[in-house]
Amino acid sequence: MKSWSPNSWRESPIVQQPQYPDLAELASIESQINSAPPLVFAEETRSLYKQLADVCEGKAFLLQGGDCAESFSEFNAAGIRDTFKTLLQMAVVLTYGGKCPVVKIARMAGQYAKPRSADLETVNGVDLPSYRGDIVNGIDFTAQARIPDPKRLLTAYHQSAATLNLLRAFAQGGLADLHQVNRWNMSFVAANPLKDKYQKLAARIQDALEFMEVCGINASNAPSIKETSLYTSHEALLLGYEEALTRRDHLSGDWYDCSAHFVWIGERTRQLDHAHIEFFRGIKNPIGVKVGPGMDPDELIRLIDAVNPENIPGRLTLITRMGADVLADKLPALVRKVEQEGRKVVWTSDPMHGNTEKASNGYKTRSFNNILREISQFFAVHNAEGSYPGGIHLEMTGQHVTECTGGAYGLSEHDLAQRYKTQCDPRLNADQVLELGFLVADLLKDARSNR
Ligand SMILES: O=C[C@H](O)[C@H](O)COP(=O)(O)O
Ligand SMILES: C=C(OP(=O)(O)O)C(=O)O
Repeated sequence: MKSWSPNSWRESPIVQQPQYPDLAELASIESQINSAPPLVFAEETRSLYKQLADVCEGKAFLLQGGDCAESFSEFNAAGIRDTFKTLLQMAVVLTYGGKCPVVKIARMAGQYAKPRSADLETVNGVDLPSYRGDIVNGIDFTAQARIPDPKRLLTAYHQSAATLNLLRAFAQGGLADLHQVNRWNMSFVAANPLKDKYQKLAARIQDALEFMEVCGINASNAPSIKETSLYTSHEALLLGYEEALTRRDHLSGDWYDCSAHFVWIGERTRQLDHAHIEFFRGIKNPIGVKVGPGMDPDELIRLIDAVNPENIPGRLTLITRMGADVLADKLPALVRKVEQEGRKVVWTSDPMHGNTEKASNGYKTRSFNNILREISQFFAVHNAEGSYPGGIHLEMTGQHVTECTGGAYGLSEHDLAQRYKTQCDPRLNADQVLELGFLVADLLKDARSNR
């Protein structure tokens, strides 16, 4: 096996990278980021590793969610807070309903780079390079905006640092206190058809807390009552940026990609002989790989062995994104092979990326029904194969956007224009997330009792 270093990926083929016009400027900015402080510490990452090992063993459930792509213009405290609260709210519903600890990973504080299906975007007969996320180029449809600009790497780094700072404050500073459950997103819940169900759950949690208090269990001897751990993640697409934030941990001597606690390889960049696999094999973070319907069982084993040769539980999360119509056909063979070969992985479902469609009025959308169908089938396949459906991975926001159709409000294609704000792909809104939370909690409870 050839030796690894943070820049050994540079010798392998790579796809989905921006074509920067000024490579000297790119190198200078990568070197500035390399001298800047890391965004996360290795020790935090190790603690996530242990929690994912619990998921791998069926003792916990993983909830990963957040923006399709964070943006520079929509960067504000309210947006971060609302997505944080929406994630937390879903986590509480899953914990209570599914009777299972929930590990929370946000697609935040670094989720800026987007792989694209096509290099060019055509509008009214004009072709321009595709938008690839704010870390690369601008979303405006002008030739100037679409030129990749390395200065955007610095903006993304600073914005990730500020986002992470606020998330840590929210997680540890009182906002995550379980006594506040009935106040999280109350303005959203007030008009939600599931309001009564949520309020009943909040009242039951309140009762449980009061009972525990009487028994002498409170926030001072059980800190998880008033604070939580929320980890960050993104698709590590721009390897120059990831390399710049990859640091050797003084305690263990290991290399960690300190741009986030958890990083994943996208469906379009997971080729075995390519740069992303090479980079990921050397970092010690817990990592994910997207697995679409084109994956072959033998190829999957080779991929697992490339990035987790020691078969350590918690190291590798396979994020399946098949599409509601094909999952039942494609997933069983993959699960069976991995189980037969004894590979330790966390299986999660991304029910978003295989279910993107174009509405008749041109909007890119996803239907709540298809999202739910893919998750239900994901649980059914794992129940049938005797493996553990370990989590879900969502594109979602705490805002009242209208990007995915369906859900309790019955959003139709015609409603999409009202508040369609995503930078790239359609996200579930806060109401749809809460609704999905209750439905997945039931699936999780059944899956756990079957085991
Ligand atoms: O979020 C994932 C991808 O970047 C996205 O689905 C690609 O979208 P496209 O097919 O419009 O390029
Ligand atoms: C690009 C993404 O997904 P995929 O690689 O599965 O298409 C994503 O999750 O943002």
